[in-house]
Amino acid sequence: MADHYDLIAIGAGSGGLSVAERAAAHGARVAIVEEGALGGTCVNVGCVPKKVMWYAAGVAETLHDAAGYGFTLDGWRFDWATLKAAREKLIEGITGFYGNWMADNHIDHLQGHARFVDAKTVDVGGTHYTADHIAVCPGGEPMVPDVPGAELGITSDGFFELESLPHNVAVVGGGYIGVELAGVLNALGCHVRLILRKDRLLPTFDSLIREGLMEAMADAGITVVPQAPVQGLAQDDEGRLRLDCADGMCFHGLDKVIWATGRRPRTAELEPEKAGLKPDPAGFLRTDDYQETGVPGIYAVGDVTGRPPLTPVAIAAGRRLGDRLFGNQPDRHLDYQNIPTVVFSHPPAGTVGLTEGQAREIHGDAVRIYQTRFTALYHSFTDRNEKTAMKLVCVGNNERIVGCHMMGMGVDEMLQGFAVAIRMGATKRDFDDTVALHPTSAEELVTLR
Ligand SMILES: Cc1cc2nc3c(=O)[nH]c(=O)nc-3n(C[C@H](O)[C@H](O)[C@H](O)COP(=O)(O)OP(=O)(O)OC[C@H]3O[C@@H](n4cnc5c(N)ncnc54)[C@H](O)[C@@H]3O)c2cc1C
Ligand SMILES: NC(=O)c1ccc[n+]([C@@H]2O[C@H](COP(=O)([O-])OP(=O)(O)OC[C@H]3O[C@@H](n4cnc5c(N)ncnc54)[C@H](O)[C@@H]3O)[C@@H](O)[C@H]2O)c1
Repeated sequence: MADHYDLIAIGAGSGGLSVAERAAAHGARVAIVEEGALGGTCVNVGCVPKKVMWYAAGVAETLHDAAGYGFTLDGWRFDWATLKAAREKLIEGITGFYGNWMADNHIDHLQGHARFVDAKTVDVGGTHYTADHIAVCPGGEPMVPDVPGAELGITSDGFFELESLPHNVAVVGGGYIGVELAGVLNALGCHVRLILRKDRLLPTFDSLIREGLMEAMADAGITVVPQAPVQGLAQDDEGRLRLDCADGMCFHGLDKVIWATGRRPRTAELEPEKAGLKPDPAGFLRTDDYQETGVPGIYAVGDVTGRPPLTPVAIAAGRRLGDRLFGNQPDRHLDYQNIPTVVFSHPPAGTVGLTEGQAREIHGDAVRIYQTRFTALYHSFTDRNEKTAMKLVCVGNNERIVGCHMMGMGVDEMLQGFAVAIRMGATKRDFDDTVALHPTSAEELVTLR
């Protein structure tokens, strides 16, 4: 006789925990299957440890800048192992919290790997569990290029396992992870090459961020290598790596090569076909606006859906699904428009809404752009030539703001409030009518001419 639940969530990451939390709060009998650590990617090998490393890199930058503000430092040393231990303790605390929280909320933790038996039954380590509703939230895993020697490199998972700061690194891939890890390593004192397959990083972002960050990274000392498709990786007798790229380009003497070449959904080992699920060719479980997979009673949430792979997206979709299924809110679902996102680069970059290019494709000549580029006051006394840049993409006679893109110190914390305004339909006039905060960088957004 199988144990029966109202809801089984597969995966205790951002999506699975969120749908389970809401379902349990509405009184449902809930279990979560997790084969790894509670918290999933974000807590264990994603946002949380990455942000800790980003803060560490920021401390290094501040120490570097201190002289401009009149400080004389008697030299400083950075101990990677000390930070790693503190970071792991923080993560242990979070996963421990989740364990207690699940117990307190009567959510069963089924430890092990989930496989579908049929559309209502999941096998975990040989035991079968049934549920009226199954939320599939298995997230994703790093992909490495199919080139000889690829196994000699590491991924972001391996980055978090490093026992010491490497000296000479090639980061392959100019997406979020490549840009973020390259920035962290560079600020902490490592020599970094960022290897791009094509000519630009963050290809889906507005040109203000793409071009501005490329310049900022080069100014900060990162060697950005465009048009360098990777062909192979080899190791010499001393353990040093050689990365071969097209046209005979090659990089010797590397301690580490980090593959930051994208992630793939973890659907194959779920045996989805046994439940009648049909992942797309890339393995994603596509859903409708209500997270429905097309198989009655089976939903997909988070990175597995192919929607923006961001923690708050998985959380928001999971919570709304829990409310819809068990909270008597039949139309509750996530609106995937205007999702703000920040790249924790150096400096950070933030974006919400349409890029200028997307807006021009949709709205043609009705698009009006306001932008600025300046040196933040803070950098008047540093030797880092770091610029702040901001762009508003407006549409129509009333200049409704449909996109906001910025790069520079503090934009990571600045974007959230502007995202609320843009979601509410703010116009350029609303921004202009808002009294500025002075002296800040944010005030530039309400004083753009
Ligand atoms: C290096 C890095 C940095 C990131 N930084 C940010 C950031 O700053 N901001 C942001 O918003 N997003 C960030 N992300 C993305 C964010 O981590 C993901 O979007 C988010 O974790 C997705 O949540 P999820 O629930 O879909 O999947 P996950 O968090 O990946 O959780 C899925 C869980 O399912 C488990 N699982 C999978 N298959 C099975 C199975 N068959 N049986 C049992 N358990 C299974 C896995 O072990 C995992 O714990 C980052 C990602 C990475 C890799
Ligand atoms: N700050 C954040 O919110 C944050 C941080 C990290 C990750 N994430 C999420 O995780 C997702 C995955 O991040 P990611 O950086 O792995 O993926 P990504 O899709 O952002 O970037 C992968 C990059 O690798 C490039 N690439 C692919 N194959 C390559 C090859 N063989 N050689 C060279 N380049 C190659 C792609 O062109 C792409 O630019 C992101 O899309 C993002 O949503 C978010």
